Amino acid sequence: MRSNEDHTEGTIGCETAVEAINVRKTYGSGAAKTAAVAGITARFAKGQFTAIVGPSGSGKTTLLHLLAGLDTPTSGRVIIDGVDISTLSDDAISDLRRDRIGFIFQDFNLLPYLTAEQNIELPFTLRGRQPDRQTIRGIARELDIENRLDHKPQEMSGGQRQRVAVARALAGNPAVVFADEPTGALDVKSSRQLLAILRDMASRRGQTIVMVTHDPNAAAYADRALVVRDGLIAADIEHPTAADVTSTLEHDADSPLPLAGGVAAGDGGWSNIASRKEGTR
Ligand SMILES: Nc1ncnc2c1ncn2[C@@H]1O[C@H](COP(=O)(O)OP(=O)(O)OP(=O)(O)O)[C@@H](O)[C@H]1O
Repeated sequence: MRSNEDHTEGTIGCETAVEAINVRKTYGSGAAKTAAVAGITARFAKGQFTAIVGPSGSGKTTLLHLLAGLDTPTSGRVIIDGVDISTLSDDAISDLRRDRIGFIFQDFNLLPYLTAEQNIELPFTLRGRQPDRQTIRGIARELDIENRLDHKPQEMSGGQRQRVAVARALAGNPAVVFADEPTGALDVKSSRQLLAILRDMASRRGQTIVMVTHDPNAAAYADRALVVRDGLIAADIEHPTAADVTSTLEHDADSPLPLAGGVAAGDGGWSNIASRKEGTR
């Protein structure tokens, strides 16, 4: 295992979309101090679909927010698309988020007074740019919402709304899409459809995706599952199956989990991922 510094120098500008280097986020002080993220080092390769899984309160959402520049770490560094965001002003981070990152949230976050098409165009509108209508129509066709583009969100099903949110996230050609429990408000069929779309976006378009989920079945659509426990990466599973993730989550919380590549949990979590096993999704 290389040092954090070596590792960082070796990956900036290469095939890394996002990187966290010994990132911590603590809340409160004294006895009430909580390390929501307790020192995580992880690299997210371009084109890879990663699921961040873990029990409630393990730090998944905090980690996602740190990786996406939505929150500032107490210490450590986050590098997005080659840019160390700790060196940026708040305005510059906002610009980076707007220009290089797509977001998908559990509750869709669509603007109710805009049509689906206007919602999808937002990344362009916010940049003061003309929307690329051809690209947007193409994405809408791929996501099977082309005939809903004139509809307002309340005139659409949950699954359709989330696909509009996916189209919006993709429209600006982001370096990375962050999804926070994107299937949380969907029924089983719509969830599967959405996850298959995300899978396809990574496989066919090379879209980097980082998704938080509590659901092992959802994690099985990803190329890699990072299992988070007590603010640390407890396991790093390549080609996860739902059974892999379930058994890892059910592992006695007091026992140290073996990390792929022989890296001990809690040492910063950088892992040379050794494939545990290829499995069914
Ligand atoms: N703003 C905050 N102030 C204080 N503590 C916080 C704050 N945000 C998160 N925490 C704490 O940090 C820890 C991690 O929270 P986080 O929301 O990241 O977990 P999670 O794994 O996403 O949980 P869930 O699956 O329930 O959403 C929890 O103990 C939580 O109570």
